[in-house]
Amino acid sequence: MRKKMAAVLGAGSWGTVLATVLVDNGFEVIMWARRESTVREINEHHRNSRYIPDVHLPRSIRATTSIEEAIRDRELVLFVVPSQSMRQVARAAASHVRKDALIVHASKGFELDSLKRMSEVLKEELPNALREKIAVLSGPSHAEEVAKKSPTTVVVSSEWQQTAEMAQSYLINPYFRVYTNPDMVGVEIGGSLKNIIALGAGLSDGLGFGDNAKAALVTRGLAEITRLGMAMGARPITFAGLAGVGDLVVTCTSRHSRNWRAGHMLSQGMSLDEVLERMGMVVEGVKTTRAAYRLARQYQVEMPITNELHAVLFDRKDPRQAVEDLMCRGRTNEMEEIVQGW
Ligand SMILES: NC(=O)C1=CN([C@@H]2O[C@H](COP(=O)(O)OP(=O)(O)OC[C@H]3O[C@@H](n4cnc5c(N)ncnc54)[C@H](O)[C@@H]3O)[C@@H](O)[C@H]2O)C=CC1
Ligand SMILES: O=C(CO)COP(=O)(O)O
Repeated sequence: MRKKMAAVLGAGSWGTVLATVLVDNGFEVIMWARRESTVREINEHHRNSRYIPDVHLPRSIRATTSIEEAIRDRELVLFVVPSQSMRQVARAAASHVRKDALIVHASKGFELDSLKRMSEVLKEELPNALREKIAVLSGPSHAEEVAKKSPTTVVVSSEWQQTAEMAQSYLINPYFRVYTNPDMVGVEIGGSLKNIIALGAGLSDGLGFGDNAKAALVTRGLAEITRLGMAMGARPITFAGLAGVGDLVVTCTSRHSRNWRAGHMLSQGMSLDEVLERMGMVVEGVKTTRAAYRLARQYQVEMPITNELHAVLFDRKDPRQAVEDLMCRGRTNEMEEIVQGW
């Protein structure tokens, strides 16, 4: 029987590890990478040492710099590029993609110029015939742990239940448990906004604040994520799930999180440019902080943690002052604040 064929666009840590999941699930996988050196390393040495150093890739994974070669005739196409590159990559893919392909993106962020979610960007750029075939994959899933086949749970969502179920059936396996959720807006928003809070958690840990502070950030972060999410049309219950609290917990506590690590470096006095240079990988929370700051104004929603982090990142506000300002906000009622507009 012919193997199912998948393309993974984006050869960073997440795209590379998702390619290994698909191989485990019986797919023939081809990856698309921008850099010739990455393609060569994957094809000749079965490694992607810059992004996921300790992982040996299955020999069957091939890579190419030609997007056309990568996606031609593929029944599944995964988009796993940084959010700010999604439109450019989708545009390049549009004329080559099979008209009945299943499209899954696994990126966590908004397009900064338009403030659009990734599925909205894909819908605009890909052929109309694919509108019902777009899904998002999100949830608590650091590439490094999935690569070791550590038990991981994630969520797929689409406006079309059949599409979500098809994505679930392609991706699920005994170490990668995939749930569906019909709330695509909530799943995309939860996965994106948690990165802001993770930056804050890294800062908080780096400043020597303790577990109480982190619990506060996670819980009150969830409150403001829920507020903005609801204003944008998400269902609040989604934020109690994998794409909400699940991803917040993992990103705010894991040493694998680039967002947490970036926040931690900032707390040591490095400038934002230095931090990003040192990371050498995408830190989505930085642009997402800008996007959420604008969205909060557009939807007239209060987001105190996002506001303070915005000031720390872009106006060089002293993080200790930011924490003091958060702690000394006007008195309020926890539940009333969360359910504002519920
Ligand atoms: N790494 C992880 O554990 C997880 C990452 N994600 C999300 O997946 C997305 C990708 O992240 P990672 O793979 O971790 O990033 P990464 O920083 O490891 O790699 C990014 C990849 O995108 C490529 N790239 C950058 N600009 C590009 C462009 N204009 N066109 C084409 N390719 C471009 C880079 O060359 C690199 O191969 C992000 O939105 C991230 O939030 C989601 C869940 C887990
Ligand atoms: O989204 C992630 C885990 O679910 C990855 O988070 P970082 O980008 O902070 O590493």
